[in-house]
Amino acid sequence: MIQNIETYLVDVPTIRPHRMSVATMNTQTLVLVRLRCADGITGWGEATTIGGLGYGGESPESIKTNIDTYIAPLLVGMEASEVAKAMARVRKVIQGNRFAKCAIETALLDAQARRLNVPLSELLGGRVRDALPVAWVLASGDTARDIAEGEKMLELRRHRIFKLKIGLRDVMDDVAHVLEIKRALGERASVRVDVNQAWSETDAVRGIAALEAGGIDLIEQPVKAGNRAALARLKQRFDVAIMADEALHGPADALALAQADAADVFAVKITQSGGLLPALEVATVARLAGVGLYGGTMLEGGVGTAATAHVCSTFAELAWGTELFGPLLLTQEVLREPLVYRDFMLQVPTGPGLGVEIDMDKLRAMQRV
Ligand SMILES: O=C(O)C[C@H]1C=CC(=O)O1
Ligand SMILES: [Mn+2]
Repeated sequence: MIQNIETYLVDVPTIRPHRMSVATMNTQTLVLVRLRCADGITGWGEATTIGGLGYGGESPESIKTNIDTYIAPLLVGMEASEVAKAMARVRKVIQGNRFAKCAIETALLDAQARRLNVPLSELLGGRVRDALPVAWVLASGDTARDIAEGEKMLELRRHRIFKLKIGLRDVMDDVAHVLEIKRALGERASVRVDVNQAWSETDAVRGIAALEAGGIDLIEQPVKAGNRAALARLKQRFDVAIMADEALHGPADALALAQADAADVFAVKITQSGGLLPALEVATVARLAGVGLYGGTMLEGGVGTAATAHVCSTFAELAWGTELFGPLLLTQEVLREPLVYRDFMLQVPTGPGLGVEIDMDKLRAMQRV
C-alpha cells in the first residue's frame, strides 16, 4: 500500500554559470519525490526543470504544490505494486503536469523494481546496453573558456560530444563562436548546437547554412516549439540533422512531428514526455518513423538522470547518444554513491530499482525550508 508521498525542493549551486537563451543558471533546484510503501519499500522520483518558469510550463514550486495538494492524496492507500493502475488514476484525474507525473511514475517504478529485486530497466522491457555515450554542454558564454573546458573533457575521456548553447547573441556572432570551437576541437569531437527556439525561420536558414558548412553535426530546436511547419521546412532544406526538443511533449507530439516529417532526431526527455512509459512510446514512434534518438535532460540530478539512463538502455538504436551529465554540472551530490562516468560513457546502474541511493543528510542540508 502507498503510505505517503513527500516532495523536496533542493537548491544546488552549479559549478559555473550555465548560459542558455532561456535562462542563466547559477543554481539548480532539484524537485525530488519520496514514495513510501507499507511493505517498507521506498521509491524515488525527480521532476526537475530549468530556469523556474523560463523553460517549461511547470515551476519547481508548482510541481511540489501540485503533487502535495492534488496527486499524493489520490494515491495514498492504493496498492503500491499496481503501478499501472496508480498511474491510470493520476492520468485520468490530473490534466497536464507532465513533470509531476514523471516523478510519481519514476518513484512507483523504482519501488516496484526494488520489490522485485531487478534493475528498473528490466521493468521497461529490458536493457540492451549497459553504458551510454554522454555529451557535455559548453555554455560558459566565453569562447576561450568553452574551448579549454572541451579540451579538459577530452583529456579526462569524459566527453567527446559537445553541445553549444546559442541564441542569445546575433546569429552570425553565435556562428563565429561555434565555428571557432569546432576548429579548435576538430575531428576529435562531435560539435552540436541548441538554439532553444531563439531563431526566426530566416535567422535559422542563415545560421544553419553556415553551421552545416563548418562541420556542425546537429541543430537542436532552432525555431519556436509551436512552429512545426518551419522545423519541417528546415529539415527538408538542410542535410545537417535537425532535432526536436521543446516541440516534443510526449507521444502525441512525436506522432505529429513524424507525420509532418519535421525532425531527423528526437530528444527523448522523461519529464517532457510525462513519464518513463510515455518516453518509451516517444521512442517507439521514432523507431517506426525512422527518426533518430537522443537521450535528453532537464539538468536533473542523480535520480532523474538514472531514470533516463534506464529508459535509454532499452533503446535498440541510440544514434545520437545522450546528454545525461546533469549531476556533473552541480557542486553537490544527493546520492550516496555518484553515478559512474567513464570512457565517454555513463554506466547504467545495475542495482535494484534506479540503482541509486539518496543520502538524506546531504539532501536535508540543501533542502529549501
Ligand atoms: O536541451 C535543453 O534544452 C535543456 C538542457 C539540456 C542540456 C542543457 O544544458 O540544457
Ligand atoms: Mn534543448
